[in-house]
Amino acid sequence: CSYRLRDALHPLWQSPLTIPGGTRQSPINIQWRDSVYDPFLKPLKISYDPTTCLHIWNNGYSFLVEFDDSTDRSIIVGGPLENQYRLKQFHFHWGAINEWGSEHTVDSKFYPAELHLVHWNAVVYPTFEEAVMEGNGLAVIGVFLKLGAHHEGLQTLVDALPAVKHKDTVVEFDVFDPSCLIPSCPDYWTYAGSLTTPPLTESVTWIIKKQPIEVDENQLEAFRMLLFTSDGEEEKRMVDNFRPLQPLMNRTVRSSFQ
Ligand SMILES: NS(=O)(=O)c1ccc(O)c(NC(=O)NCCc2ccccn2)c1
Ligand SMILES: [Zn+2]
Repeated sequence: CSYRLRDALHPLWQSPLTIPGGTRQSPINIQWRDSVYDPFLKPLKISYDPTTCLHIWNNGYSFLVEFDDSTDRSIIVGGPLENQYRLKQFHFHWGAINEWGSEHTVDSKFYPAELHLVHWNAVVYPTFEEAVMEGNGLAVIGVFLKLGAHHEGLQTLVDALPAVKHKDTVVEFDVFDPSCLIPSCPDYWTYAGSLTTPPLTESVTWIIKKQPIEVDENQLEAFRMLLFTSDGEEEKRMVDNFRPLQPLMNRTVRSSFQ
């Protein structure tokens, strides 16, 4: 008898976990010894204008800090990128406990959380929505969070989280410079990948910083107090909002360092 293998549905997104024909899906495990040093990779240049910060939004999957991306005031350029890319938002993925939570792994090690700073190619594409559909449309900087010292810069964000406890709540959040969340060490890995949530489009140049930032237990716990659910619904804690690892397939991870 013939039967159709149902694509495994992701518990969080009730959508197929795999993209049929996907060849560059994210996240992946970064095997340090298999990454290839590329001497032609430039340093990544980051210039953010803190006044482009708009608000924090709980979208029911993570909390997003969104920026005014109508001009080139907050951009990144260099690194593996051909063009400059505009900052649109940043968000995090984290676990219920400190043993896991990041989307990417390094030598199969999970971090308790991972920051994604999302940028789009406004030089080539008129809107973010169009850039999301194109191979060179997005550039996402990934930063690992590890348990350690209190992070001063993150605390201003943590203090605002109770205001966006429920799905579809927004709170004003002006004047924040996300470069305080990016480690000073310039070293990164880069590879061609995808969004890690629907629509899972293969449009992301990933730039994963080698050095994690340190945050303390209270700050991670503050993430875990958020809810997937709207006010009035049965409460579901927002935790484990990371996608499973995807096959590397025919890709090489390049490093900016030896
Ligand atoms: N996690 S990620 O790859 O950095 C990334 C970056 C920019 C994005 O717009 C997305 N995805 C996204 O916004 N999806 C629409 C909202 C959503 C999020 C999760 C599940 C279903 N729909 C993911
Ligand atoms: Zn993400």
